[in-house]
This record gives sequence, structure tokens and C-alpha cells, in this order.
Amino acid sequence: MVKVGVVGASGYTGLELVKMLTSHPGFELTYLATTQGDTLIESLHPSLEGVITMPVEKADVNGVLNACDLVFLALPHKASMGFAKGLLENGLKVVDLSADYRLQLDTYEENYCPHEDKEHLDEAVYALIEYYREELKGTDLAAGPGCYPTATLLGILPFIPYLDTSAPLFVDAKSGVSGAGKKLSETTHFVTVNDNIFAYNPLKHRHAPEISEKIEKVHGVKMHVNFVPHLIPATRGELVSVYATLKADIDPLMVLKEHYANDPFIRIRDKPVDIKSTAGTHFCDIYAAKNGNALFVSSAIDNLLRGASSQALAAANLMCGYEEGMGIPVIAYVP
Ligand SMILES: NC(=O)C1=CN([C@@H]2O[C@H](COP(=O)(O)OP(=O)(O)OC[C@H]3O[C@@H](n4cnc5c(N)ncnc54)[C@H](OP(=O)(O)O)[C@@H]3O)[C@@H](O)[C@H]2O)C=CC1
Ligand SMILES: CC(=O)N[C@@H](CCC(=O)OP(=O)(O)O)C(=O)O
Repeated sequence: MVKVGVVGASGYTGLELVKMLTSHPGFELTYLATTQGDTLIESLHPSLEGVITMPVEKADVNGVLNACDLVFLALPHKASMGFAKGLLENGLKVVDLSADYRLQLDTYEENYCPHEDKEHLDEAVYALIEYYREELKGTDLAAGPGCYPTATLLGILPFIPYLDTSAPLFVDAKSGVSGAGKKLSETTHFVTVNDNIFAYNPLKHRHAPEISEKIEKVHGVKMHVNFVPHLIPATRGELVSVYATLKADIDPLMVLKEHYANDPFIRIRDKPVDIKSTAGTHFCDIYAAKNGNALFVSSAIDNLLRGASSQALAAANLMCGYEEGMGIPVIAYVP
């Protein structure tokens, strides 16, 4: 068994990791931490009462090094790299869910803050599983993609060779409120979100440069991404609609089916996709259609799982020589 820990265990993605790791056949959960510690996991998450009992420590690099072979960092940006540095220097395997190791240095510093661990940034593998599977098998540092970039890239990457790259690319994304993490804010307040839907940070969200950078890395094509996220009155789930212009006469569903023929966690749908069918799972459901040269691609994921924790777990599986799908959830919360 590989010994694993979760730092940030009180948060939403931390909880999802604990839920999956409790019954994972190849990983033994040996360390849990938050900023304060001194509690039990079932006290932080009463839903775990009767399922698992385990102490939660105050987060500490030496504590992780003594207890774990691999650690998941479910921490906010900036906090993560401060913590990861000491672990990586000591040879620990790290799967980071924040943005700290996702981007090349200039993109990161333009959109976040000065980087505090430049030394390890180049070693990080972007954990968009279907595109970086082989690299993940050989790395000690996986960087979990953002939830919106995950759904967007899985939908649009197969089409990049067929797009008119001089035409605008629009990404219209909708997310459940858990995408914002557990901290309280006016934007995520019940009264703001209930019976409501609204765009936020239109055309200037930090995930647009992440999507552009990864399109360029995979296809060598520079594309400006017009990205508009919306908040919807749902707890979890993300639906991304991409509007693009084709330069070639293709059958969109055939392109998707051929591209993902060997990817068991991508489901190509013949009808428009919905969030509920992926809630609680690692699946990304994708649908596409065209009208002349107008292309519509729609993808749905669970932001907490495929958008964060199950994608992190799939990366950890590959980093430890396990099957990608080991312990990965596939049964949706339906109805
Ligand atoms: N929510 C989502 O859908 C997605 C989230 N992510 C990323 O995953 C990461 C975690 O997100 P999420 O779980 O939603 O966030 P939450 O705010 O729900 O949880 C973050 C947790 O980190 C803990 N924490 C904060 N600072 C520190 C620190 N210095 N040391 C130890 N623990 C700390 C907090 O615990 P406490 O205050 O109790 O100590 C908190 O519980 C973020 O980087 C986020 O951007 C990525 C993709 C999707
Ligand atoms: C609904 C909501 O607020 N979502 C978050 C994105 C969450 C996520 O994937 O991403 P990071 O790891 O990059 O924070 C946002 O718009 O900032």
C-alpha cells in the first residue's frame, strides 16, 4: 500500500479526496491536515461519522514527510507552493490541486502572484489525464487543472486542427457554487444564487489564459479564448458550451468518437449533455454539432471530481504505477 495524505482536508475537494481514499485498494490514508489541526475528520465533516475516524493535524512539512509517500494538496493558490517546496526537496510525490504548478512562469505571474517555487515549476506535469497520461507515470509532481479548463479542453482539443483560428472562440461556462470553495462571500450567498444565474469576470477570468496556454502546448496553435463563466443555483456540476468556426467539413461526433476511442472516462453523447449525469463521477460527457461552419461543443463534468479530486486521484494512480481508474467513482447521483 502507498501511504497518502491530504492537506486541506476541511475543504470541499479535501472531503472528496477523503471519501475516495477511504476505500481505495492501493492507497492507505495516513495523514490529514488543516491550518489549525487538533480535531477529527468526522468532526470537520459530520457526514463521515461511522465511516472513518482519523485525527487531523496542524499542517506541517515534517509531519507529511514522516507519514506519507504521496500527498494531495487541496489548498488555496499560493499556500500550496509554499508547502509543496519542502516536500519536493525531500523526494515526496505531490499532487497539487491549486493553480500553483499549472502554468508556465510568465502566465502564472501575470494572472496570480510572484512564484515562490520556480525550481520545481518545470518538473510539474499538467494532470489533464487523457493528454498527459504517459508523462504522469514518470513524475513526482502533478498539477491539477482548473475545473473550467478541464471541461473546456476535453471538449475543444479534438477540434483544434479543424478550426478557423482567426475567428473568435467563445467559451460559455456554468458552474455550481462548490466551485468557489467553502469560504463565504456575497457572490455565493444563498440569496444571491438561489433562483438566479449570472456571469462573473466575463472575458477576464484567470482560466482563459490557462485554456489558451494548454491549446498551444498540445497543438502548437495560439488562440485567444473569450471565456465567460456563470454561477448557477446548483451545488456541484459544470456545463461548458464552446462556440467556434470550422475551416473543414467534419462530422463533429465522429471526430470525438475517434479521438477518445480508448478513453474510458470520456463519454461521447448523441444528445446534448447535462450536469446531473456526471455528478458524483469522474466522467466527462461531451456532445458536438455543427451548422455550416458554426461548431457547438458541449461538455459536462462534476467540478469537485473530474474538475479536481478524482482527476487528482487518477494522476496519483498513474504516478504510483496503478491502473488509472483504480478507486475512481463512476456511479452518478441520479435521480
Ligand atoms: N472547488 C472546486 O471545484 C475546485 C477547486 N480547485 C482548487 O483546489 C484547491 C482547494 O479548493 P477547495 O477545496 O474548493 O477550497 P476550500 O476553500 O473548500 O478548502 C481549502 C482548504 O484549505 C485549508 N487551508 C487553507 N490554507 C491552508 C494552509 N496554509 N495550510 C493548510 N490548510 C490550509 C482550509 O482549511 P482550514 O481553513 O480549515 O484550515 C480549507 O479547508 C484550491 O486551490 C482550488 O482552487 C480546483 C478545481 C476545482
Ligand atoms: C464557481 C467558482 O467560483 N469557480 C472558481 C474556479 C474553481 C477552479 O477550478 O479553480 P481553481 O483551482 O483555478 O481555483 C472561480 O471562478 O474562481
